[in-house]
Amino acid sequence: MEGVGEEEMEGVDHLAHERNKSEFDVDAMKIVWAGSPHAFDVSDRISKLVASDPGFRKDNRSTLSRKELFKNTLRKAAYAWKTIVDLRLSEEEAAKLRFYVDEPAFTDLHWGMFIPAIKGQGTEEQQQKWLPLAYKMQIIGCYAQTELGHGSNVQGLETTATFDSQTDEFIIHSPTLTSSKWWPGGLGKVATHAIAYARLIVGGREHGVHGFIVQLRSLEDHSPLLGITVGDIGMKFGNGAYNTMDNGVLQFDHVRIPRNQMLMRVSQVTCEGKYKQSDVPRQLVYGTMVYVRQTIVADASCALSRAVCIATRYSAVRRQFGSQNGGPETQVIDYKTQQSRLFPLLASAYAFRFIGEWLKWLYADVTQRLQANDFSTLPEAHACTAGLKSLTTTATADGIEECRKLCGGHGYLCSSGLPELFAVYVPACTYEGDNTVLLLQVARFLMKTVSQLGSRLSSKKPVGTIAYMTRVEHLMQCRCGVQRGFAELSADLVEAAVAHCQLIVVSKFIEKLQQEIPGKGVKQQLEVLCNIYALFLLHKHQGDFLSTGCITPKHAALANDELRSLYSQVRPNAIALVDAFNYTDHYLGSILGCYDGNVYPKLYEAAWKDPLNESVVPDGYHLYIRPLLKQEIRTARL
Ligand SMILES: CCCCCCCC/C=C\CCCCCCCCCCCCCCCC(=O)SCCNC(=O)CCNC(=O)[C@H](O)C(C)(C)COP(=O)(O)OP(=O)(O)OC[C@H]1O[C@@H](n2cnc3c(N)ncnc32)[C@H](O)[C@@H]1OP(=O)(O)O
Ligand SMILES: Cc1cc2nc3c(=O)[nH]c(=O)nc-3n(C[C@H](O)[C@H](O)[C@H](O)COP(=O)(O)OP(=O)(O)OC[C@H]3O[C@@H](n4cnc5c(N)ncnc54)[C@H](O)[C@@H]3O)c2cc1C
Repeated sequence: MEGVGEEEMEGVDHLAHERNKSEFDVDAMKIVWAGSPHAFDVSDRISKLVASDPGFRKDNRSTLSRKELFKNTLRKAAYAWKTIVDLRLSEEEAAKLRFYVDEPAFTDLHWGMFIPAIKGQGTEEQQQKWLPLAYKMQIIGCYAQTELGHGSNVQGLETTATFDSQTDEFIIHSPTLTSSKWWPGGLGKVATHAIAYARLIVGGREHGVHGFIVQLRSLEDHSPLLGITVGDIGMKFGNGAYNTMDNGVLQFDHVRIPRNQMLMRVSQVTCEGKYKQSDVPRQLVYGTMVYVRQTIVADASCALSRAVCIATRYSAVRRQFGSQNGGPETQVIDYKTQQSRLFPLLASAYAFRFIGEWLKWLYADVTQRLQANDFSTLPEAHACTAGLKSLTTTATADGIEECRKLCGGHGYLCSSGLPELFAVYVPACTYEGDNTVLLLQVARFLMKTVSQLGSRLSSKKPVGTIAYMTRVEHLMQCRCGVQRGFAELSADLVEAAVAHCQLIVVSKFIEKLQQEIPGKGVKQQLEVLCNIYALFLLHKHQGDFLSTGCITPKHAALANDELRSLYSQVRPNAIALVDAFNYTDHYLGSILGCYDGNVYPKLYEAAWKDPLNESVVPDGYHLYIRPLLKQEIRTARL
């Protein structure tokens, strides 16, 4: 490395003056962010453990070939598992370890979908048989629902599971090219088993889509079993990024499985070939998706806060224009335009944190009710998880890209951490339900509620997140006709669904502030952020608010003034508010976002480490550059 003094590299906190400005107790805010003192302790401990272990190094991902990258992920997963077993980590600690290792892998689908699907849709007997194997990772599972021809329309899946009463087996078959399973994570190269979704056919009659446990690969030599064709679907968006995952393709050629490998909590097939439905609603077959959507909402605040942390720290380091009498230029964080782009994202990170907490509570509540055969809150839980998954992932993906732009040119470098973060994050807008398709589900739920308002046939009053509907008088006039015109109005209904979800986010943020929040100045900072979140929405959608007469132009102008004043209140606390996320430099994976703000020497040093700089004269000089310079290009063999 050339030209950088040692003293510039080590030990100086370039953001110390920013940290000294803060007006609140950062340690107390760290606990609010983590959720509790216990959660903070676990998160802090495990993040340091991962950061200090060279086995979890991740700074070379963007330069590895796909094969090297994938093998490295296999190594890390095995190493993570060994760490979990050797240190006897609890489930909570293991989940944190996965989080800080920060690399999508087949293990996500095994723990995040395969196991939950067996738990949610399997009978007691099935759980007893399969879960111990899965918990010890003696089998590795994936979730094989999506096909080449259908993902969103689950009822349109084509794979068949035909019951053969002679042998007491199901025959799983892919009748067409479009019925090939396509996308499941972990399927391509690793999973030994899948929960495969297929149309159930018993005695020539179809009974819709059900889940089946199907073994794919030998537990001895990993070769595909008879009738199974399986492989990886190929490179995905971005270098590194989600390419650590083996998303797969799978075809079944009349694969036979025992009858007891159909997940039978919701409905059963007897050995005589009788199809029986339990009392539980058929939608429970979709239960795993509700669970995962809830975890995706919790994860959105992590991804957004990470990007915001990078952009905020760098905005305090970066200076452009405004030098007076040869003094330093202005920190870009002091520009009102920078603040008006950055601080609403900071507020969103906190808002999503609290909505994630609330959704976790809602999910636990609905799970408890389901166990007691109370299915009354299932539609609301579906609407909330679907809608909030859509809202938070869209805002987070857009927010990460905005943070990249907030970092100017350097944000485009892989060493900023932002390109990879974006590439890993953006499929969250598609997987586990395309965001528009999910909003249409919320719209359907809202319209159903509207159509029941005031109906003499329905004694049900809207409660929970839709309780406000009884107070919105003009909804009563919309009652008729909306159901009839749903498809025609769907673009507007999707906007209504987003507004409904935003209302939930804002109200839950306000509810959070009604709780006791210890720590000097902590509550005040959260109040500022909550107001920014709400007023920014009002500002962004002021056309809708004005045209519906909800606010006057004077209100709109006041909101704008207030926003400017709130940005000024955040400014001295901005660095401390992102410090409260308590992210290690390892986890952030960003030179621009490093804790000490010592950005330039680190950028300079990293550039020299790029593989392209291993030689001064590049490979290919003699073949392609020299002939060009010497005007020999016409005779050269290219
Ligand atoms: C290297 C490091 C290693 C470290 C290792 C460490 C070791 C690890 C240790 C511990 C780690 C722990 C890690 C855990 C990590 C977890 C992370 C998890 C990450 C997962 C990543 C995600 C990957 C993505 C996976 C997928 O994408 S799976 C496929 C998802 N597919 C979809 O979402 C499809 C979307 N479509 C649908 O959901 C539906 O089909 C539809 C669109 C809703 C259906 O519409 P349609 O109108 O056709 O509906 P019908 O079928 O007719 O149903 C109608 C009625 O049902 C209601 N409904 C619909 N859905 C639901 C539902 N889900 N719940 C309840 N009700 C539902 C609907 O509203 C209708 O009701 P009605 O009253 O109007 O009739
Ligand atoms: C990285 C990644 C990982 C994945 N992992 C898994 C996995 O582990 N297991 C698994 O089973 N699947 C997995 N999937 C598949 C994923 O769940 C689907 O891709 C997703 O549900 C979207 O479905 P689709 O691809 O069919 O999109 P489509 O439905 O084809 O969407 C295409 C477009 O059509 C629009 N559209 C569709 N239907 C409607 C409608 N009714 N009204 C209006 N617009 C509509 C959508 O909004 C979108 O703009 C994964 C996908 C990705 C990208």
